[in-house]
Amino acid sequence: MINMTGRRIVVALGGNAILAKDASAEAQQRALQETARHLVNFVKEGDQLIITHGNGPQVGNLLLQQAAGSTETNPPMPLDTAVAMTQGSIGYWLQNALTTALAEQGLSSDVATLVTQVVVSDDDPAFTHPTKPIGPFYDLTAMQKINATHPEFEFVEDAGRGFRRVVPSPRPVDVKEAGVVKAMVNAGIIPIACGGGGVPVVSSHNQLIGREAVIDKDFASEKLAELVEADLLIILTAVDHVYVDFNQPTQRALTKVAIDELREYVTDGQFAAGSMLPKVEAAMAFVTHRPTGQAVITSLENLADYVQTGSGTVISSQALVTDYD
Ligand SMILES: Nc1ncnc2c1ncn2[C@@H]1O[C@H](COP(=O)(O)OP(=O)(O)O)[C@@H](O)[C@H]1O
Ligand SMILES: NC(=O)OP(=O)(O)O
Repeated sequence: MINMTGRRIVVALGGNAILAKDASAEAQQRALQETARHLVNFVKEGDQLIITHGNGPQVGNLLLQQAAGSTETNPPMPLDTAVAMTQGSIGYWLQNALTTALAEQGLSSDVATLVTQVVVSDDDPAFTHPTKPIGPFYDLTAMQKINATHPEFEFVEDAGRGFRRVVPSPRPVDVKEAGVVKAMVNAGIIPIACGGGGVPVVSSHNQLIGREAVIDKDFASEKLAELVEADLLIILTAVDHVYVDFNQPTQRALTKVAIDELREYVTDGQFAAGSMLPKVEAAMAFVTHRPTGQAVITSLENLADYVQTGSGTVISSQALVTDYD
């Protein structure tokens, strides 16, 4: 059993922790209820939890709903506002789910969702090169039909699963509410923050101005973890480990890995851009800024094993032990 008692942990929830196939509110609430039951184990151990989450499918779906129902007097909301709306909806579900899961274990803690603004730079090249997939997958015909009506939309083919709209995804520079998150944790509250990577804003003349983009939640979570001086950044996704030679006969799981070794795999093109690469980069950035900390990439299903045995991909600033499954 790993002793994690009293550690400050940022847990970033990936897509499958919220939405599998069914995008109804009920199905997402059910998925989050299951997720919350896993997360509560950390509270049981006495750890301080800060939860972040993605919003790619949800914010894309919301934009579609907005477009479908819009009129001259009821215009669609811009993307930054849509991100804030998904922070509210997912935060509401998760906050309730956690409260229930805590009660099931005889625990009680306040849980609160914080609308979080993440500062980005207007000079970020991402604004002219959209890469962040949002919303549903389309086949070629459906994608071409949408593109005929919306020539301004850009699409990419996403890992053999179809086409998805892409939007700019600038790197986080600062988390405006990091101090509030820290104060909440210090007061024993579980904050849900940086939802959907945070609302992208730029700072100008004492004002924060929204930008139409979706920040990668792994990078935003890393920035937050750094700013709140977390001990651990846990990135939950669909796979229990990061793999070298992923999906090939020579595939092997990385268990304990130092950043120098991981950097070589990045150079070698081992991690897919837009899926595993941002997670690996976020993990490397975290342990670079917090050399005494660790980053973990694993699945929700493997979380209990991680707590018991350290199973999962554990990234450290230095080679402690390096081995493969
Ligand atoms: N080298 C790799 N090791 C493990 N998974 C990989 C690798 N390269 C790509 N992947 C894929 O990346 C996915 C995680 O990215 P993604 O689905 O975008 O994350 P999220 O859970 O945040 O929505 C994994 O489920 C896996 O299919
Ligand atoms: N904002 C974000 O990174 O969302 P996903 O993790 O759902 O793609």
